[in-house]
Amino acid sequence: MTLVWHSLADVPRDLGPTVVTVGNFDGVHKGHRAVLAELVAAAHARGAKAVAVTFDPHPKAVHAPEHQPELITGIDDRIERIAQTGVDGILIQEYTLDFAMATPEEFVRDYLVGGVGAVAIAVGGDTRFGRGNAGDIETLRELGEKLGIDVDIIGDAAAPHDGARRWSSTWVRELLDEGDLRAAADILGAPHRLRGTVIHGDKLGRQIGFPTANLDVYAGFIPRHGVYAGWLEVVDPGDNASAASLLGERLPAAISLGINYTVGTKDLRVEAFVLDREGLDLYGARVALDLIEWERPMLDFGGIEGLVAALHEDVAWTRKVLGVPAL
Ligand SMILES: Cc1cc2nc3c(=O)[nH]c(=O)nc-3n(C[C@H](O)[C@H](O)[C@H](O)COP(=O)(O)O)c2cc1C
Ligand SMILES: Nc1ncnc2c1ncn2[C@@H]1O[C@H](COP(=O)(O)OP(=O)(O)O)[C@@H](O)[C@H]1O
Repeated sequence: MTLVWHSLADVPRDLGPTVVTVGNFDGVHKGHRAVLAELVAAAHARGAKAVAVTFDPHPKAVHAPEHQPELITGIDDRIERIAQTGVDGILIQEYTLDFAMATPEEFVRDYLVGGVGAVAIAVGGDTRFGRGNAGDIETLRELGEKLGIDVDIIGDAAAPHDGARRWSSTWVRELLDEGDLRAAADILGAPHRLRGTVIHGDKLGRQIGFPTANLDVYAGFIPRHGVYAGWLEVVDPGDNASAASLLGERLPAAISLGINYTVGTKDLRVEAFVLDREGLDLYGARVALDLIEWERPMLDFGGIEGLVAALHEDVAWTRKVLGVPAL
C-alpha cells in the first residue's frame, strides 16, 4: 500500500528512514519507472522506505505559464502510476512561488532530510532543484557529505530501439500529437488516458442511433484530433446510480475527438459511443477514456446520412481493434 501525503505536515513522524527521489514524473513513462524501480530496490535493500516527492502544480505552470507544456496526465493518474512502481510513499508538494524560494540546501535539509527522513537520495543525472534551479548532482553530492546522507545517481534509461532515443515526456507528447497512440503507450507503459465529466451535448446522437457520452475533459493531454478506438471506465459516478452500477467495468467505445464539422460545431468535442449499450445514463459521472488507436481525421460528411454511414464503419473498425465481436 502506497501512502499519499499532500503536504510535508502529513508525513508521519514515525515513518523511519527513507530513500527519496524527486521529480515531476509527467506521464510516469518507462524512464521514470526505471528510476522509481531502482529507488524501491535501493530503499528496501537497506531496510528503508521508498518515497517519491513530486510537485503540483507543475513548476512551469507557476514560473512560466505561457511555456507550460500541457501535462500528459492529471495528478490522479500520476499518483496512481507512481504507486504502481511499489514506492511506500508519495509526497505531493504544492509548488508555489514561496516554496520555490528554498535554496538547494534548504530543500534537501528541511524537506527531504528533516521532513521525509531521507538517509539517501536517488535521482537521475539531469536533476535540477532549489531556487533558480541552482542545484544539480554536484550540489547534491556536496550536500550529501555535509548532511551525512548517501547520494545515488541513477543511470539513464535509454530506449532499447529507435537509435536509443531517451524516453521522455517530450517524446510522448510528439507521438500523441501525431496520433501514434500505440507508440505512446509503449513508452508510457499504459494506454494514454483522458479523464472528464459527462455533460449534456446537443442531443442529436440518440436521434441518429449513436448516443455519445460528451466529456468535459479535466485531465490528460489532448492528442491528434480524429476518431479512436478505446475503453471507457466510470471512475466516480457522483450521484448517478446507473453509472455507479458500471464501476470497475471497461466498456469498449468508438471515440470522436475534435470539431464536429458535419453538424457545424466549432469547439473541441470529446465524445464516446459505448458499443452494445444503447440505454446507458452517464450524465454527471467522471469517466476515464483509454485511447488505444487512431483511425481517421474528423471529416465533414455534408449531411447526417454520410455521418451515420461513417459511424457504422467506425464501429466495425473499433470492434476489430479492441477484439470485441458483434453481438
Ligand atoms: C465514432 C465517431 C466518429 C465521429 N466522426 C465525426 C466526423 O468525422 N465528423 C463530424 O462532424 N462528427 C463526427 N462525430 C460526432 C457526431 O457529429 C456527434 O456525435 C453527433 O453530432 C451527436 O452529437 P451530440 O452528442 O452532441 O448529440 C463522430 C462521433 C463518433 C461517436
Ligand atoms: N451506448 C451509449 N454510449 C454512450 N452514451 C450513451 C449510450 N447510451 C446512452 N447513453 C447516454 O446518452 C447520452 C448521450 O445521448 P445524446 O443524444 O448523444 O445526448 P448528448 O448530446 O447530451 O450527449 C450520454 O451522455 C449517456 O448518458
